[in-house]
Amino acid sequence: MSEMNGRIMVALDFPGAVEADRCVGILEGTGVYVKIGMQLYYAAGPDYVRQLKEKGYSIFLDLKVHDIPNTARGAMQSIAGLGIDMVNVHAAGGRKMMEAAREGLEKGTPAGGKRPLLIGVTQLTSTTREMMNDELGIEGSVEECVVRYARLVQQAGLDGVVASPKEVPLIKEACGASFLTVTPGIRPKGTDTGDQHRITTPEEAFKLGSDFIVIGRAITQAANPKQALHDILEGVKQYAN
Ligand SMILES: O=C(O)c1cc(=O)[nH]c(=O)n1[C@@H]1O[C@H](COP(=O)(O)O)[C@@H](O)[C@H]1O
Repeated sequence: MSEMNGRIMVALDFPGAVEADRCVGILEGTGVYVKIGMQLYYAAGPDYVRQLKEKGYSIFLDLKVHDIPNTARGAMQSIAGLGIDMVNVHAAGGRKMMEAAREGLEKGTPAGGKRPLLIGVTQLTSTTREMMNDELGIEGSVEECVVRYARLVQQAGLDGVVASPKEVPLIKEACGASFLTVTPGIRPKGTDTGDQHRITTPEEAFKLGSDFIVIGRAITQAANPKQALHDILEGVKQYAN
């Protein structure tokens, strides 16, 4: 098994545990990370997270916390008790919120345990410059905003960011090589773009320096998910360190 398997995060965006389990069965033994997002978590809850942990999976709990500092701190304290490996907050919540989230995560981590990685979401990969400028009133390019947020995330003491692979070189230049980049918006050649905008192929993402890539529908909705994962792994194995 290549080191690359552990750098692929499969997004389990399913309506419940039964549907998710069908996919998890296919992933067994591959060594990939799994991502539990809002759809599955709100349906199947913390019990399902614990079940996957018991099966040995590394878990990215993608709940994109964004609230006042006190609430973010409390949320992270609860999340730390689930024993997950990575969790995220929205960088737009600001420095104080991110610092509080990190404190909550540290406080909730059982004695002797390892604090989960804490990652800040910059601009969602479904966001375009037009949306940012005209709807959200944020001026400048998406790249400028992503780098600004990445610096803020780093100043708050977090471990890395979620962004498009396209922005990874700029993030690494601003924050250093060891600052983690987790990149969704992955579309293997010939797959539907759907609601994503700032996309690359899996190969391009690793070539640009992504530490982890997040892939959902290109695997989970494929006619043959096992084959889709296999093809992606074959394509990226050249990027193993
Ligand atoms: O934080 C995330 O994981 C995330 C951030 C972002 O900017 N864009 C993004 O697509 N995601 C998640 O990554 C996954 C992408 O799924 P697909 O578009 O199906 O590959 C979904 O579960 C999204 O919730």
